[in-house]
Amino acid sequence: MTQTLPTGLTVTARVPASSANLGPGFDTLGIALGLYDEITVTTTGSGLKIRVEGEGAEDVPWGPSHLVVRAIERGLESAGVWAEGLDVVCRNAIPHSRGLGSSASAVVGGLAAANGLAMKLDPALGLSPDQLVQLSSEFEGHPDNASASVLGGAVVSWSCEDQESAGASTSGNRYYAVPLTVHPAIRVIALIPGERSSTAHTRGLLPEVVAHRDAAFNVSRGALAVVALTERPDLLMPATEDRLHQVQRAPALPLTTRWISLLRKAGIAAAVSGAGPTVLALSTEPLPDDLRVQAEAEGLQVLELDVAEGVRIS
Ligand SMILES: Nc1ncnc2c1ncn2[C@@H]1O[C@H](COP(=O)(O)OP(=O)(O)OP(=O)(O)O)[C@@H](O)[C@H]1O
Ligand SMILES: N[C@@H](CCO)C(=O)O
Repeated sequence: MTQTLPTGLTVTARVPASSANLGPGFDTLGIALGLYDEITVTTTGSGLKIRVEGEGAEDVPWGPSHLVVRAIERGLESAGVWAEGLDVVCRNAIPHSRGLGSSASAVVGGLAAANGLAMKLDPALGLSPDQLVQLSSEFEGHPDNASASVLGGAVVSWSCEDQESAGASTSGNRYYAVPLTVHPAIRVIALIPGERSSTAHTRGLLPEVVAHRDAAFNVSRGALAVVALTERPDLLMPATEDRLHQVQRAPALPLTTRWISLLRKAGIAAAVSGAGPTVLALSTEPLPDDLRVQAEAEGLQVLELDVAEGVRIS
């Protein structure tokens, strides 16, 4: 039976950005980044009021089709609760359509906020992190981003289409993720272009079929990436090589591709962040000043970011 939430309950979800793929781990590896959106939700007597500040304030819809609102509604429904009205305030710092997982963060934040409201009514209604990984991944479609924003740190995510072998009771994909503890010496630097790039567009550039040797190349680099991220940062250069998506997306991402090549020539492990256009650099050293100055002169915003914890509710 659906329970109605009382009016006047408030929660805030603080949800990190994420970078997917990390080079070879297409649709698999992700890392949570210390750049946050904050979503505050209050239950009211009727209607929907939404306010957006910061990133996307000019262009996301301020109504029921807003991604965060849809995620809140999904989260309330999953918890078996309902609110007569909602007041939603989004304070966004994660740039949209830059390969920093903004859409996954919006979904994870909305689901976590709904979960927080349900737990205020009855702590037993709370969803586990694994359930949040499932709900956010099936809603948004990118488990590499979504599970990083749920669990924090770096993650290995995977999905299973065969419900019977997964032992699942519901239809559709089952999503799973495990967190990795990132080696403390690893620094994460994002070089963020001003232009947007749509994930749907750059996914459309990927071929249906890849050569066996390229698949084998990525299997080795993807496995190595887990070792490099957790124990052997000295292996980050080979561990971030890829043949499955970056070269195919390069025509749509010329600035990104040039910067990855420039950084790698300087010995810095760099890859396309998610579907681009942000460049993700992983290093044990700070970005050299000359490269930072050149990047900024070319219109890239350079951010050194912490590896973040997963979404938090207060
Ligand atoms: N905080 C938000 N609130 C509402 N809508 C959002 C929010 N963040 C993202 N979106 C929606 O998602 C779109 C961006 O999704 P897209 O998948 O193209 O990029 P991304 O998630 O930023 O990057 P990537 O998936 O490559 O890491 C935005 O144009 C907007 O419609
Ligand atoms: N793995 C996805 C991430 C999108 O954020 C892609 O590269 O398309």
